[in-house]
Amino acid sequence: MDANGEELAPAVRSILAAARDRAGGEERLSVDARSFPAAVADAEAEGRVPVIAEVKPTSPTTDGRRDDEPVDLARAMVDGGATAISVLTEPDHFGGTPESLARIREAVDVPVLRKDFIVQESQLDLVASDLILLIARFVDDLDALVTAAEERGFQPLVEVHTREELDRALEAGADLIGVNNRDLAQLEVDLDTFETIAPHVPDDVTLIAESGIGSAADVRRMREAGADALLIGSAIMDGDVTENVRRFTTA
Ligand SMILES: O=P(O)(O)OC[C@@H](O)[C@@H](O)c1c[nH]c2ccccc12
Repeated sequence: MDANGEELAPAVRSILAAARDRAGGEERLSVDARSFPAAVADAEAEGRVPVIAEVKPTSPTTDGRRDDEPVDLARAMVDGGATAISVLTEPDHFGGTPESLARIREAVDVPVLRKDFIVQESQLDLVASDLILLIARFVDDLDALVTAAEERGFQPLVEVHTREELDRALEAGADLIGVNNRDLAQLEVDLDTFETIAPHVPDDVTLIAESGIGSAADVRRMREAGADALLIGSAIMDGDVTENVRRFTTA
């Protein structure tokens, strides 16, 4: 059981057990982050839908894995108009590495999000990124981690799935919030999740719809429900990455 009192999917329990044992960085980082809200505003000004495209070699809900050079994938995503790049750094279940994130961040000039299961402060120091994901469900002291991330210069993106988690994110002072349409207990996706939670998010928060977006119609649906940006992984990783991103940025 987790803090929500709900049984987690076996894959997620295994991810969390691995995350608790994973070492952090040796030294406290100080990052000079590329602004995500500014990147979103630029995309809007140029008539592109703001999309965070995710480099996700595999996942517990994906068949097979994609072993393309991560830097090539990220460049191809930027060519398709991606506003930011998300990079999985979780090694055991998503095929990610901190090194690929570091190389991608060197190679592109858009903001880069580190996607991992951070459960303690020292894990923030593993690799520099512009944005860093904090999953409300898995973090006990969210205020402390949000503050620790901001002190290092990161823009924390706090991920929520319920109203209660949204309230915790707001109390922790998050100004970038992602609503994950995938339930981490069952790993099922339901786009209603975003539609249910979005009306309760204050306007000054940059709001991101995460997971399960597979078509231009899904993009329009999430935008109508109030998404400032979309985080899309599987539907971009499957096939021609540039074409896939373009399909979403022009939706
Ligand atoms: O592949 P999708 O359904 O487009 O989803 C992307 C992203 O939202 C998903 O990878 C994700 C959202 N939150 C996470 C937390 C950890 C790992 C992965 C995730």
